[in-house]
Amino acid sequence: MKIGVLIGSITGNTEHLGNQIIKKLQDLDGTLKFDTLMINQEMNKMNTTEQYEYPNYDAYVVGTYTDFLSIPILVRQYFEKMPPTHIKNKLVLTFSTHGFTTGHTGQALQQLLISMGAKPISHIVTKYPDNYVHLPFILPLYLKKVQKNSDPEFDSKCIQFVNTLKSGKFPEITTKYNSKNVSKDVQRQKKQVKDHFIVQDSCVGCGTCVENCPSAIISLKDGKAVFTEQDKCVGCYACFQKCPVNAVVDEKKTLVNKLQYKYDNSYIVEKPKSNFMFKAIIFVTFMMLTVMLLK
Ligand SMILES: Cc1cc2nc3c(=O)[nH]c(=O)nc-3n(C[C@H](O)[C@H](O)[C@H](O)COP(=O)(O)O)c2cc1C
Repeated sequence: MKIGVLIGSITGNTEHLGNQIIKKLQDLDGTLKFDTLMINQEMNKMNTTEQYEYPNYDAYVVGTYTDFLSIPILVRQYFEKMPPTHIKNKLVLTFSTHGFTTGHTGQALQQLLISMGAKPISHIVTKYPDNYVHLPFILPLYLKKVQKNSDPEFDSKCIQFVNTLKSGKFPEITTKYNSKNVSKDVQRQKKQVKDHFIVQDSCVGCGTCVENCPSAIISLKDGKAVFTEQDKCVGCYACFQKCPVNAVVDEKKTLVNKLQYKYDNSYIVEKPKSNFMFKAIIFVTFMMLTVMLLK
C-alpha cells in the first residue's frame, strides 16, 4: 500500500517527528511504501503551476507545527485548495509538534481533514524546541522537558493506524468543522504577521528566502531580496529561519528565535537582535526564576 506523507515544517522538528513515524510504520508493516511531500515547498510550487500532482494514495500521514495555538495558515491553505477527491474516505494518521503549548492544533487539523471527508484516527503530539520564543536562561530546564515529552502512546497509535488500514474498516467520524474557531485562529494569526519582515542591506541575493517562501511573495531585485505582497504573508518565518546571513528580520518581534534542534539533544542557537523589550523580558524571567529557586 502507498501512503502519502504531508508535512508542514519550517525548521525541521515536524519533519523529524514525521520520519520517526514513517520508521515505526515501516517496522510494523514492511509492505507499506511512503512518499513525503513538504507542504511549504508544495505551496511555493503551486503558486506558479497551480496543481496537486498526486498518485492515488491508500492513506495519509499528515503533520504540522503549531502556530499561535492552532494549525498554521499555510497548512490550512494547502488543504483548502486540495481537490477533496484526493483525501475523501482515506484513513489519516495526524501529528503535530509545538514548543510551549499545543493549544488546539490536533483538533483543528483533524476537523479540517474531516471537513474534506477524510477519516483521521489518532493524533500524535510531541514537544520540541520552540522556534518562536527565545528563553536562554531556561533553555537547559526546557531541554529536559522536551526529552521527556514525546507522546507516550506513540507506538499504540502507529499500531492502531496499521491495523485499521489492513482491516479496511474505518471509524465513523462525527466531529463538526467549527468555522467560528477557524476564523478566530486565522484572525489571530494574520494580526501577528502583518508587515513584519524587512530585508537588511546585508542581503547577498542568494535566493534562499525566495525558494522557501510558501506564498511566493519574495523576489530578487538588483541582487537583493524584496517582499512583493506582504499581505499574502502566512507568517511561517521560513525567510527568517533559512537566511544564511540573517538579513531578513522581524521588525516587530524581538523574541523570535533562530534555534535549530540537532536531534542528538543539542542545539544551535542564534540570539535575536537585542533591544530594550527583549532585555526587560529576560530580566523579569530571570528574577522570577531566582524567586522560585529561593522559595
Ligand atoms: C509563528 C510561529 C508561531 C508559533 N506558535 C506556537 C504556539 O502557539 N505554541 C507552541 O507551543 N509553539 C509555537 N511555535 C513553535 C513551533 O510550533 C515549534 O517550535 C515547532 O516544533 C516548529 O516546527 P518545525 O521545526 O517543524 O517548523 C510557533 C512557531 C512559529 C514560527
